[in-house]
Amino acid sequence: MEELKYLAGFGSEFQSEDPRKPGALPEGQNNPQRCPYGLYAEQVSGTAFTAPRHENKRSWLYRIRPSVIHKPFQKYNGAKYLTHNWDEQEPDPNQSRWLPFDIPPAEQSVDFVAGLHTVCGAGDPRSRNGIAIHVYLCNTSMDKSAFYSSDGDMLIVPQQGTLRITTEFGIMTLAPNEIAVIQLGMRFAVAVDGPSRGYILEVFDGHFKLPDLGPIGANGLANPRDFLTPVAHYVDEEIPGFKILNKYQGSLFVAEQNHSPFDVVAWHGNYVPYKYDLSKFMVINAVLYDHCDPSIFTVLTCQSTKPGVAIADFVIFPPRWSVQEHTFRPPYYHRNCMSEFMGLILGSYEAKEGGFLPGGASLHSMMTPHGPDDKCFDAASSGELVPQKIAVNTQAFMFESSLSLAITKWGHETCQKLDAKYYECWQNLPKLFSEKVNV
Ligand SMILES: O=C(O)Cc1cc(O)ccc1O
Ligand SMILES: [Fe+2]
Repeated sequence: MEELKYLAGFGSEFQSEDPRKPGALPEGQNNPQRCPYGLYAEQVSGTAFTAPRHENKRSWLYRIRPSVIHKPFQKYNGAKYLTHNWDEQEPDPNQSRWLPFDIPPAEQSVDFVAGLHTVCGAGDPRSRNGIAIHVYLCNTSMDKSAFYSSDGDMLIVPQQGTLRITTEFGIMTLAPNEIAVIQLGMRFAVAVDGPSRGYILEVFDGHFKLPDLGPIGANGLANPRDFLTPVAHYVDEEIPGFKILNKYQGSLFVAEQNHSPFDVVAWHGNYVPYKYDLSKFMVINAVLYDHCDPSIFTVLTCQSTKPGVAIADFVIFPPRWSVQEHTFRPPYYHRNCMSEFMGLILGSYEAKEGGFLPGGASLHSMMTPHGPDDKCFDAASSGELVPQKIAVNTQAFMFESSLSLAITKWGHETCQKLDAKYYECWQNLPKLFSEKVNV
């Protein structure tokens, strides 16, 4: 596979020309009467035209045909388990844990879009407030089709299989332990290298940002220069029956056209797809005592209009040193006014060494109690507190949302992965109340 090039930076103003067509970007203006090479100019707006300058996002694409050349959209039934119907099931406040979701067997070809399964969510893209959490389970590359969401930005977390994502802005590869964000409206097609599984957080409200760093200072957590955006790469092909698949208000639609939508020769702007390698995260943590809240591990956040409250945060639990003295080091027992959906990319998670497996998931809903299982509690309450590297090869993550999430019928029943015995991992925690103050 060829070495792909990327532009580095988060939220930057970029410009990119396919090297086969030097001079394709107009100079000094966005829409000349005739663009270089006679191309069409097309703007993609990611914020209201009038959004404040520091939030304003848009890109200009210089392309062989404008996107509007397509037949009418029609309903498409190609992704049976993609839904925004949060009323399929009775609400369920229980701690939920899923065993690894099954990837379809080789005899059954399933591509990225057909393999989208919604696990849980809340809200409605019509009022631009909410999230949907999907998993993708597929084994076949998309062929003569491209997908885009009119509902939200998609943060893609591969767990198995490397994806090659062709976008209007160029091509990027995405391996497990990397994440990508494809924002509202951006068209993309996914090729796979074998059985593939991963998680998707779709946010309806707005875009992801890097969290503020406060007293941490100007550097740390995910550093802006480690975010990578693809470079312009055009395909000039007539492709009869090419399908544009659109997720719109929770339903899928298809429109046919007779050419590749990846015909952008040059582009500029700050509304772009990007990827990030989670191993680059600069971990900040307590170095003397106590367990910090997991917000210290926030990679990206999609903020609500309430100060400091996220529609959804993307948080990771990366390999790191644990050094705190006289401290119960694993996560504390807690109840949270947020919903915590967790997945595991590789290795194991410190609070639950067993049962929570790569490719599986858990959901601890609004105010539902949770915390370390009995084995973890036992070991961490008595172990010697020497500096300890928390698993070299591990990566758990959390989608933490201020919304109260509903599980879909697929998540509850159809997937058959819900672990009915999950609650048992806390049942053997003993009563603790000693006669002595100092135990
Ligand atoms: O529940 C979890 O495992 C996630 C989590 C981790 C942590 O270190 C502190 C709080 C929290 O919710
Ligand atoms: Fe938690």
